[in-house]
This record gives sequence, structure tokens and C-alpha cells, in this order.
Amino acid sequence: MATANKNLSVYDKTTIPSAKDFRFGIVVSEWNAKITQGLYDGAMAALLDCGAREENIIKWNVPGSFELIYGSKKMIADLEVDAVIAIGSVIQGETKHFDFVCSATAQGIKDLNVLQNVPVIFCVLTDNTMQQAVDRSGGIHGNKGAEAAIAAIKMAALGK
Ligand SMILES: Nc1c(NC[C@H](O)[C@H](O)[C@H](O)CO)[nH]c(=O)[nH]c1=O
Ligand SMILES: CC(=O)[C@@H](O)COP(=O)(O)O
Repeated sequence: MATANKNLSVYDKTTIPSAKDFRFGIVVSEWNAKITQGLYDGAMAALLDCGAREENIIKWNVPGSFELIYGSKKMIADLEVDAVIAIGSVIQGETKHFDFVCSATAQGIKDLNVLQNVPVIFCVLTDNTMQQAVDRSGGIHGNKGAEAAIAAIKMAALGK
């Protein structure tokens, strides 16, 4: 189902475990900061709405989406967190660099989920235009940050 047919901010709290006992790490890319700030705001709002405590949410900034990989790995190594949300916004430019950044970041975060024992949520927008990114970070299609926060809570609760 395309995002255009599903609002990213809609969730049913009755299907979501309480987040009150969980600790979350959020790693935020500084590229396209207006977008990533919107994603972060959406994630925070959803985490707090589902019972997370603000003091249990740690935020680190990294330069770009590619650095989300190492930032998430270091957060897992250094901090006691139950899930990490990796937030980025990659927007197509003139060259193939977009393809490499998107693919490497997705593969790197996938690898962390295979090799580490803390879930890392892929909250990286990969858009053709800035408008598409605006629409998915609190615009007409909702906020992928909220979607990622719900995924983080569910994965933190998995098996508990
Ligand atoms: N063009 C975008 C980038 N590029 C930078 C890379 O993510 C990385 O920081 C650099 O290659 C150094 O390792 N990053 C984004 O997050 N979004 C973009 O649109
Ligand atoms: C995703 C990117 O790295 C891209 O925005 C960089 O722009 P360009 O392809 O024009 O160098």
C-alpha cells in the first residue's frame, strides 16, 4: 500500500504496549534538518503519547543519513536502550549519489538488526522531491516519525 493511501500518523493505541518501562535512542541526521526535525517531533509525540518517559529518550545528532549506521551502532554499544530510531531524509539530487546513500543506509541499518540485539527502526525518507519529504514528515500523508515510534515500542516489547 503506497503512503498516499495510508496516513503515517494513524495508530490504534489499544494494539500498542505501554512504553513506560522502555528506554529509546533516537539518532537524527542533520541533512535536510527541517525534515528530520519534523520526523523527530513526530516520533517524540507518539512515544510520549504511548507512555514513554522523556527522561528515557536519548537523542544524538549525526551529519547525514549514512552516519546513522555508526551512530546507531555506537548508541547500542554505549547506552542501555530497548530500541533505536534512525531518522534521516535523503532527497534526489542531480547524480546517482542518492541511490548509493539510500541503499547503503538501508543495508547498514538492516545489518545492525541482524548483528546487534537491539532493534533499529528505519525512519529514513527517500524522496524524489522536497515536497514529498514535507508531506511525509507532518504534512498531508502524516508523519513517518510517528510510524517509526510505534514500530520501536512494538519491537522493544517483542517477547516480553
Ligand atoms: N544528499 C544527502 C546526504 N548526503 C550525505 C551522506 O549521508 C553522508 O553524510 C556523506 O556522504 C558523508 O559520509 N545525506 C542525507 O541524509 N540526505 C541527503 O539528501
Ligand atoms: C542524496 C544526495 O547525496 C544528493 O542530494 C546530492 O546531490 P547531488 O546528486 O546533486 O550531488
